[in-house]
Parts: sequence; structure tokens; C-alpha cells
Amino acid sequence: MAYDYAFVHLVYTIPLAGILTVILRPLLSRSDIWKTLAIILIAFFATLPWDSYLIRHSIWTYPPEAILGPRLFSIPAEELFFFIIQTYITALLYILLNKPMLHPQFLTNHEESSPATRRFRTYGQLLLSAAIIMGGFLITKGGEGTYLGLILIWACPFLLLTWTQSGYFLLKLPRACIVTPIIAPTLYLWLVDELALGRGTWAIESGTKLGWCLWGSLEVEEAVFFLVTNTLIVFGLAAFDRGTAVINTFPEIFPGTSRGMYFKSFLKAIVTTPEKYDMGRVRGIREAVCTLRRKSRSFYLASAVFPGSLRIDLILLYSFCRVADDLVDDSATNVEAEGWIQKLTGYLDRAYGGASTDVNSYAEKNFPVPSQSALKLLPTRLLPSAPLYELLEGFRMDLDFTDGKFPIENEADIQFYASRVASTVGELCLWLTFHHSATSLSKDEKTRLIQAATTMGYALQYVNIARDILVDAEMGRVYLPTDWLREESLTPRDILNNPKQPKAEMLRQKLLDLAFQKYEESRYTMNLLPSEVRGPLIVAVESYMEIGRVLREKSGIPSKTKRGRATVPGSRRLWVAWKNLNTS
Ligand SMILES: CC(C)=CCC/C(C)=C/CC/C(C)=C/CC/C(C)=C/[C@@H]1[C@@H](COP(=O)(O)OP(=O)(O)O)[C@]1(C)CC/C=C(\C)CC/C=C(\C)CCC=C(C)C
Repeated sequence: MAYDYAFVHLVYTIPLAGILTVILRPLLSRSDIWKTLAIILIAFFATLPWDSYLIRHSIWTYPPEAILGPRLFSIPAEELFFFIIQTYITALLYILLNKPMLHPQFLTNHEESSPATRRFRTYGQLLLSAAIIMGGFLITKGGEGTYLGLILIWACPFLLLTWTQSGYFLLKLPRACIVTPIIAPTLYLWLVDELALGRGTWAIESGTKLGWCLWGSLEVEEAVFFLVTNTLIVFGLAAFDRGTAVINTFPEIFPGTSRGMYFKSFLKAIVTTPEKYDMGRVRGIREAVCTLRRKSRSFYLASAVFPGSLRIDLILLYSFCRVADDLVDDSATNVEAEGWIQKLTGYLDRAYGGASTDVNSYAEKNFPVPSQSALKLLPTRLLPSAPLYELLEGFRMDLDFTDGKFPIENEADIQFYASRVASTVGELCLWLTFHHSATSLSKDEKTRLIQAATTMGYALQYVNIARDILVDAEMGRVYLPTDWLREESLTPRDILNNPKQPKAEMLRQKLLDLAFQKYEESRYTMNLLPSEVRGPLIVAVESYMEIGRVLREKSGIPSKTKRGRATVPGSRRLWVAWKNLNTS
């Protein structure tokens, strides 16, 4: 019998915590670990005196035959463990559900919020204030409402504080990120409580309780207790995420904080009034996230595992590359496309010119509204200009597919093209990584990494070309080297006429072989990357290379295609990410 409460943990809490740990362990960033530890400590020390008071005043009791024996301030060891394990489970569930979310996009303020959101926040404040008053009243009155009063007076002031500080942020986040990690563990703990109270593991004494049950023997106070404690945990974590999002989003307000979270900056971020937020930047980040989600499932998934500020800058870089590529690709004529390339060059000239020329007004005058934020928010201060100009030269090479010309003559040409459109991107990603990583690398290590990123760029671009033979043919483009075609007695025009022919499939496999050769050459060097970015960069590369693996497996028309392009099923992408994070 002395093991009853311990048994509750062994059967109900520890296995669940274990499962969540196994799933989440590879996905946890340093910041996730810190915030989980912090919330556990806060929960532990905030509950300790309160719970001790309840036990010493016999509001709660534990039959001696149900517990092991050791106590701290009258609280049994199993109950102390409960504070920790409940917080841990709810925190991990919150982290899991929030992993795909880039929190900076949900920063908002009074001005930006809809009247309905403002009203909702005010109603929340009123409700929590009423709960505090009611708690005070029930305690003063004594008797049957005492326990409920003690719960309300203990939890609601903190809930009111976090709701007031982070209410707009909480309301902007998708409901599943906040409501699910509150409700799911609450229901689970209600069930556990029902079973535990039913077995007499712990008891709420009559005289200080209302005596109402929600169902079975689940007392209303217990139900409220689990609901408010899970809400406290989730609101606390959301407040932490809002503070971190503020630091990561506004580097000008928090210079130098990107190399580690400093407590002082964090406090400043928490108290910084949302009216001071640069909402133009927040809106730009939202647009960039939308673009990424719409256009690249591989990089969208990979972005979820990058640490805060690096994640933002990579998404902004993606957005710039995407917008620039689309402006050129979607042009009706070569003249129009060339015009965009010149304007983009003009933009880079100004952004890197060092003069006081107004780059933002250049973007506003020369580009369509939906593209402007992608240009304005490109993190040029962290990126060298040369790869960006090279990238534009790569887009210019696409214009050479005119008047029956096929500029990719041989393997050297395709590599040169890939170096311009993809190796440049790899190098740019690395510069962002170097800036945001806490580990400084030697010059030699950086050079080796950039060389590997160049080679990895070839690999990814070859996969891209292999995937898009059909789509490119529809645009009158054949990136397969003409001399490869010649060996098969084909011309580029034969591919345009019939991109699905068996010989095209054979050449696709040949290009994929080359892609995997380049991948093998550079993959090992990724081990030189600092630990906090190694896993995420490997996931980014591997999720894209997985497209190549799918194409190799099918070696024919792939069964799952989107606009004639092979796609990797969502579950397989998740597996690739999880597996690589686990082993990197
Ligand atoms: C996690 C995250 C948000 C990463 C962002 C990466 C990024 C900035 C990608 C830019 C992509 C882009 C739009 C570039 C324009 C030129 C272009 C189209 C290049 C092709 C990309 C494929 O994109 P997608 O399939 O969406 O394109 P289309 O629909 O066909 O238009 C490319 C294949 C290039 C991608 C190349 C990279 C991301 C570089 C990879 C290398 C590294 C990450 C470095 C690894 C480090 C070492 C040491 C090896």
C-alpha cells in the first residue's frame, strides 16, 4: 500500500514523460531546454509553500499507507515529484506543438489587433480579476469554499499578469499551440485523479471543499487545480517565447544578444511595450514565412529546427531568393526579365553601396508591393555581396534559353550554372550560420565549409533539375547537358517534344548519380559545423536530397507528383528530419 502514490507515477506520469522525451529529444534546442528547466523551477518553488500550507491545514491529506514516507515541508516526495513531472509533460507538449511556429510572426500590439481581439483580452483581464476577488472572498468567508479560494488566489494573479503582458501574442498564436497543451494534459490528469482518488491515494478533506464532483469522484477543486496549473505553465512558456521572439526580431534594440540569451535582455524584452515594435518588420517576416510555406515544403520543415534568430535570417534570405527568382521566371518576355535583373542589381548596389541612398524608397519605387518586404528585410549586414550578384547572374543564364538555344552544352556548364544559383545560396546560408553561432570557427574551417557548401549546392541543384525535367521543358528549357543527349542520339528539342521518354528518365538517373556523388563529397565536412546548427543544416540538405532519393526509387514516373514534380510524403519528411537530428 505504501507504494500507491509512487504507483500512480510509474503507471501514468513517467511513461508519458518518457514517450514525449524520446520524440522530442532530437528536436530540442538549447532555448527549449533552458525554458523547460526554468518553468520547472518556477513551478516547483511557487507550489511548495502553497501546497505545504494546504497539507499543514489538513485541506489535503495523504493516507500514510499510500505514500513512501519522506517529506519536505510536510509535502510527500511523490507530490513534489508531481510538481516536476506535470510541468515537464505540459512543457514538452507545448514545445512539440509550437515547434513549427516561428514566434516572431505572432508579435503584435494594441494598434494592430482587431476590435474583437482587444475585447477578448479585456474580458480575460476582467474574468481573472473577478477570480482573484472571488478567491479572496471565499478564503475570508472560510468553510467549504476555502480550498477553491486558495487555488484562485494563488494562480490567478500570475495568470492576470501573463495575460496582460502577452495576451495579444497568446491570441494571435494558432489555438492548437495554446489550447491543446492546456486541455490535453488537463483531461489526462483528471482521469488520473479520478483513478487515484478512487483508490484513496490522496484525499481532500470535507469542511474546506464544496463537495461537488465533476464526474465520478473528481472534485471540482481538483479539476480547477489541474486546469489552472496547466494554464500557468503554458502562459509562462508563451511569455518566455514572446520575450525571445522580441530579442530575435529586433536586433537593433538588443544588439549582441544573438550569441546567447542574456537575462537582462530578456527582462527588457518582456517589459518592452509592444507599441515600440517595428510592425513593418514583423509583417515582412510574416510574408516571408508564408512564401516559404507555400513554395518549399523541404525548407519550411527544416526551418523549424533552426535556433531563433538564425531561423529568421534564413527565412528572409529564402524570401529574397524566391522573390527574385519568381520575378525573373514569371516575366512574359526576356526584356522584362532582364529589366528585373537590372533592378535587383540596382537594389544590391544601393544596399551595399555604403552611401546614404535610401534603399527602401528604391524598393518601393521599382518593385511590386508584395515583393518589397523581401528586399527590404534581406539581412545584407550579415551577408557578403558577391554571392548575391552571382545569383543574379545565374538567373540571367536562364534567359539564354531563347531562339532555339540550349546553353548547357556539357557537364562543366551545368556545374557552372549550379554554382551560380545554388552554391551561392549555400555560401550565404553559411555566413548567416557563422554569424549566429556561439562557436567561432577558424579561418581554415570556414574555408573548408564554404568549399563543401559550394559542392553541396551542385548536388541540390542537380536534384532540382532532375526533378523538374518536365516543368522546365514546358518553359522551353533543357538543363540536361547537350553532349549527354548526343550520346543517346537525342537533341534538346527531342526532350522538349517528349520529356517523359525512357531515355530522359535514364538521363535523369545519370544526373541523380552525379548529384549523389557531389553530396557524398561534401556531406562529411558538415561535421565541422558548430553543434547547435549542424543538425538543422543537415536536415535542410537531407530533406532536399530526399527528393532525389524518391526519384531514384521510382526510376520512372513518380507515383506522387505535384504539377509534374516528384514530392516527398509528409511523414517521410518528418522521419528524415527526426532521424538526422538524432544522429548528427
Ligand atoms: C531552412 C531554410 C529556410 C533554408 C533556406 C535556404 C535558402 C535560402 C534557399 C533559397 C532557395 C531559392 C529560392 C534560391 C533561388 C535559386 C534556386 C531556385 C535554387 C534552387 C533551390 C531549390 O528551391 P526550389 O525547389 O524551391 O526551387 P524551384 O521551385 O525549382 O524554383 C535550389 C536547389 C538551391 C538550394 C541550395 C541551397 C539551399 C544550398 C544548400 C547548401 C547548404 C545549406 C550549405 C550546407 C553546408 C555544408 C557545409 C555542406
